[in-house]
This record gives sequence, C-alpha cells and structure tokens, in this order.
Amino acid sequence: MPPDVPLLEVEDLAHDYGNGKGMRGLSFRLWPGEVLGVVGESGSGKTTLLKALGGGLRPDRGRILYRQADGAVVDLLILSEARRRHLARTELGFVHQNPRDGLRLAVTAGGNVGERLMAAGGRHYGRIRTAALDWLGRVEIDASRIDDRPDTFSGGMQQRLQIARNLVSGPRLILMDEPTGGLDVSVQARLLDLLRGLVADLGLTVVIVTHDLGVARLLADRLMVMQGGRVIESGLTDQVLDDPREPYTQLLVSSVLAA
Ligand SMILES: Nc1ncnc2c1ncn2[C@@H]1O[C@H](COP(=O)(O)OP(=O)(O)OP(=O)(O)O)[C@@H](O)[C@H]1O
Repeated sequence: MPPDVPLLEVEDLAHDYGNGKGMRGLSFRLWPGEVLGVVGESGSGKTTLLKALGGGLRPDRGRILYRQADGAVVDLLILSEARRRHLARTELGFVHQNPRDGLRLAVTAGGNVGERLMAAGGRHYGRIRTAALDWLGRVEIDASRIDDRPDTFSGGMQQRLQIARNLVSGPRLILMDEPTGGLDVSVQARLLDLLRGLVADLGLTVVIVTHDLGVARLLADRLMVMQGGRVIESGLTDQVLDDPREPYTQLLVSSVLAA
C-alpha cells in the first residue's frame, strides 16, 4: 500500500517555448519508493518535464508540490532560488544522459562522490573518503581508481560514477534523463542491471525519462506516455506495455517488438 502522502504532486504543468512546442496539462503524483517512467518519441516533451522538475526550466504555469524531509509541502516553482538550490543539494539527484554534464571532470572520482556529501553538510574527511570508497564499490568501480579523474574512465564507468555521486547523499527524489542512452548495448545492459539493483535495495523514488521501452519495463513501476507535449496514456508499466489503449502507444510498443 502506498503511503497516504505523495512525495511529488504535479498540477497542470505547462510550458511553451514560444513556438507552440513544449508541454501542457501535465498532472501526476509520485509516491515514495516509486519509479515513474516517462516515455514517448523524440520531441514529445519528456526533457521539458524533467527540466521543470529539476529546476532547469521555469514553466509558464502549474504547480510542483514537493514534500520535504521535514514534512512541509512546498511548491518548487515559487520557492526562492536559494532554498531551491539547498533542496537540490540535499534532497534531489539528477542523472544526466551525458555523464560529463553531471560530473566534474577536473576532480578525482573520489572527489566527485565526496563533494556531494560535503555539499550536503559532511565535514569529516575520513568518513567522506570511506563513504566515497563504499559507493565506488557499489557502482563496481575498483577502489584503485579513487584518485583518477573521470576523463580517464570509459563512458559506462563515467555513468556509474555519476550515479554514485548522486546517490551518496541519499536523495529523496532522483531524476534521470536517458541514463543508459549513448552507451553500447552490452554496457547498457550492465548499467541497467546495476540501476535495477540500487532501486530495489534502496527503495529509490525516481522519475526516469527514456525512449527505450526495455529500460522502462525493467525499472518503472508506472509509465506516462507523452506525445506532442501531453500525457496520452498512463498506468502500471505492464498494463501500458502489454495492453496499450491508445493507438500511439500501440504503435510505440509494436515498433519496438518489430525492431
Ligand atoms: N529551447 C527550445 N526552444 C524551442 N523549442 C524547444 C526547445 N527545447 C525543446 N523544444 C521543443 O519542444 C518540444 C519538446 O521537446 P523535449 O526536448 O522536451 O522533447 P523530448 O521528448 O525530451 O525529446 P528527446 O527525446 O529528443 O530529448 C519539441 O518539439 C522541441 O523541438
């Protein structure tokens, strides 16, 4: 049974880039421990939604109600910039498709992970390094690489490091933008396996944008299907993928099956 209060409640979110494109009428709830997949073809508005949730875009209208760790519910869209940044540091995670957008390439792997803990208030060097080592292990990066810079890592390793950097501080909400995109198929499979384990072990609450229905099937409890900036279908993942109601979703599913 889900807890009675959602972690996130999005109401009638809309944004127009000035060319009639963007997103509109988006409303949904996200419960603690739930993974929500957002799927749809390129240009359907997935990234626009994720940017609005992550603070990278201020939408024209709507509300994003977020229940903070202290229980208070705040509208992220009217929060002061300072409070929003504090929340982003302490409670939110954002995994970018390109790990280079989420890592500091001039800082060591251990530094990338430790920095996030310091930003969340950690001060004890020994404990921070121990936590960084622990997290490198969890994302299958050898401890001997702790003092190496991520630009010496493969794409898959960089992505695993970005995940460690995000999860080390125990964020309450994690936003992921095509986390397995841009990687070789075998590397994708390993990363997906790792993500699935972390989601299950830690009970993470995630909004994941992907155009890969295989990723959605494996990770998401619920799916929202977007087309032309709107949600056209939503429901439990198996329900949506095995018995799609909308012709567009049927096409999306059958094009994957045919591929
Ligand atoms: N900065 C912008 N200025 C103008 N139009 C934009 C801008 N960013 C996105 N759009 C348009 O808004 C619509 C939604 O884009 P969005 O990037 O959210 O889609 P998406 O589903 O994430 O696509 P993709 O899978 O390719 O990332 C698209 O038609 C896109 O061309």
